[in-house]
Amino acid sequence: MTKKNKTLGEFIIENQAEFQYSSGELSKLINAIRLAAKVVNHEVNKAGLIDILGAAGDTNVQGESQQKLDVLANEKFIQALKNREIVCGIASEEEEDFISINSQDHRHQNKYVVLIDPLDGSSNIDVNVSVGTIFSIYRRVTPIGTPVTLEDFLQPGVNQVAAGYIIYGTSTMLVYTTGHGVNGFTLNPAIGTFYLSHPNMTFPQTGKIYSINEGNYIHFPQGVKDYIKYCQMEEGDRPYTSRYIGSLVSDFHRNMIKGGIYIYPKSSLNSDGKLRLLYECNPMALLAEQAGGKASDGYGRILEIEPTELHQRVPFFCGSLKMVEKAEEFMARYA
Ligand SMILES: O=P(O)(O)OC[C@H]1O[C@](O)(COP(=O)(O)O)[C@@H](O)[C@@H]1O
Repeated sequence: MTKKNKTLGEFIIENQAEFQYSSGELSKLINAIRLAAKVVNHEVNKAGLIDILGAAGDTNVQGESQQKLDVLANEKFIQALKNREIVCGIASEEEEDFISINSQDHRHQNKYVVLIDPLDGSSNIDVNVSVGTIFSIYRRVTPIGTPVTLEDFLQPGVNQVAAGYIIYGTSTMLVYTTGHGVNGFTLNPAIGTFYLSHPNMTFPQTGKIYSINEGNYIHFPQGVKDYIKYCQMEEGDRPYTSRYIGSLVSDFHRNMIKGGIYIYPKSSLNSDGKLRLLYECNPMALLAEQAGGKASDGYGRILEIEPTELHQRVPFFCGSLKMVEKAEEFMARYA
């Protein structure tokens, strides 16, 4: 059993052997993310006091109005990852194209690509509701010594070497996996250190919480409508409770601790749903599976989807195993 309260740094060193590639590389990657997380956390915490709330005035590749904190978080994570001599490319929700990074010796020796959603739950920034950062890490597939290409980013989720999120909530936590279970670390803001507070996080097999934006109900596929009705029926351990924060990271985190399901389906408004496969669904799907939960597009495993575009969207059903299986049963009726 992993002992609580060791620092993130100690945990990384103790678990290096688990990382399938050379030891120091994982530390450098997670340390870069840890550093950026602390900087962004600092800005998020004082957001109401400085001119960092509201729109930045531009729109991103998704056609969404960029919030000032979106832009700041994007800059801080890119900066932290760029200067570590380990990342050869970064893709971000806030960047149209991927960013290529050469090693200092100009011989393209860096081995990893990182995909990030710098600030998830943007609609909640100005109203002081918890938001997050999501990251996904792959080993490049094109030869070392050559510039990174789109192919290095368009890998199926099963190839992820690490994935995680930072939640800027009542406390700030970093939760991640390298394919050996899921561990959560809480930031002690007084000394700026992350401590292991949630070892071996697991999804309860089932739960009593469903998270979906029911405001879009009339636009949902019949399978989703039927599943929502199923959750609301007075029968057995139901009705379930509806909880929807509107920040994927926060809804996922709560459901992983208490048991629940998060659904962002396709609809007549969004034919592929809203969430982005590469830097929202794949990392959360790896965490879910590593924590004994499940993640699908309503029919098949998210992690086996072959990506075709950097910002492609997919329907997302994620959470406690038995709840996702039940939702898939309803979807299968109309497949
Ligand atoms: O407001 P909606 O349509 O319910 O969407 C909310 C969902 O979109 C997200 O905010 C993702 O979009 P952003 O990364 O742009 O914030 C999720 O965190 C959240 O679950």
